[in-house]
Amino acid sequence: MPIADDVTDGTDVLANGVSLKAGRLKTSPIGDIVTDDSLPEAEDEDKLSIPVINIAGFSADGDDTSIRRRKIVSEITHACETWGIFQIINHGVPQQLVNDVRKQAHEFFSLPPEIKERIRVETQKLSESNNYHQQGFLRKPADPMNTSWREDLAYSSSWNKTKSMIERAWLDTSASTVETAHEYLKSKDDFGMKLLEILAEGLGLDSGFFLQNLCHVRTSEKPYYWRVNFYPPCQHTEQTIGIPPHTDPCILTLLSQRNVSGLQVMKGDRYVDVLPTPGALVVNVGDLLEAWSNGRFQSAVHRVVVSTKQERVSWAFLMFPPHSFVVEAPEQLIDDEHPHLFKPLNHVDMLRALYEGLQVALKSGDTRKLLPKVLFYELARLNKSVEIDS
Ligand SMILES: O=C(O)CCC(=O)C(=O)O
Ligand SMILES: [Fe+2]
Repeated sequence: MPIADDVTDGTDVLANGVSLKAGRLKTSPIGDIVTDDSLPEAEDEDKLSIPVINIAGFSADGDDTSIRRRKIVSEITHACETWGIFQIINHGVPQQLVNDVRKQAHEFFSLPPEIKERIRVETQKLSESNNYHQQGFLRKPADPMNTSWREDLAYSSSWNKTKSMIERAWLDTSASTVETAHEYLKSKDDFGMKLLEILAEGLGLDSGFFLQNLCHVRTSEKPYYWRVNFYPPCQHTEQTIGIPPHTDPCILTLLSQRNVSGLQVMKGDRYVDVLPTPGALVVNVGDLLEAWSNGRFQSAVHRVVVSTKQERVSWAFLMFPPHSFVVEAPEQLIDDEHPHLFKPLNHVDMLRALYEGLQVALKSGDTRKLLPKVLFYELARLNKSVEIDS
């Protein structure tokens, strides 16, 4: 279905009860950022800035006692506990690679609609999740979950399967393009591994805790999900949203965004912009890491708003555990004050249950279950009486 201005009737509030006007976009220090003055200003700018953490000089085999290393571990741990989202600079993913992939994404989304339509049909025939989607829809009361103004190119699973999907989807691209995409994925993977080491250390676990548990099977199985999101400008921003509020159902998401804002994270009862910072990667704690850390780290509720003026592109790299791996909080994180919060989770079963739960909620009109985290907590949390913060 083409992206079109096929305005439909609807109210100002999305299916999940969140009004688009609750958030705002503001100017970034790097300029060239979409602004929307009709949205309310934040009350306390200082307190409501997403942490930007510089990890220059962090080395995996560095001296554990170095002040610099401890500072980085403590900043990242604090950000995961309080925000569930933060930006990292000097992460080691080469800027040239980011620029190359950005250029390729732009070229892909600029292809004529009939070519993209062919790619959509071909990739969706091959796979339900590894494909090119178009979700350029304004709100339709009969199908509220379909409110999303976005195209995306998504791949998951093993490197080989991913590679063939990239090749099939990017029919008109050269072999070097595919190589660049792979180098980029590999580079983000390396950074993700480094981050997992920092996170384990921050929780007081052996620094290899997450890596050991993920790596022993990782050589044959790489269950990643890579999504390149494209948000065309939209003249009816009050009637749609780039991505509705959600949490990512993974361990970590590593995201690059161009210098157009739009990503917002929920903090308390309001949304705060994740302003594009030159060279930074955005890191999101996913639901599985929240469960694995026994609730110490919080998965971030986030959404994307669209602009009337500028297109936006982002690249989300979602890290999952191997299919057969069961995520369970380690005993070091459980005591009388911190009781076991989540059931053991196999992420494939969890995703299936979430999806099925969503379908049931949609059919029954139970909109509370469409709120981010509500279904996840219902499925996975042992102590259901805990307040859901979204
Ligand atoms: O476009 C963005 O900044 C965020 C994308 C996102 O939340 C996702 O792909 O899960
Ligand atoms: Fe997300």
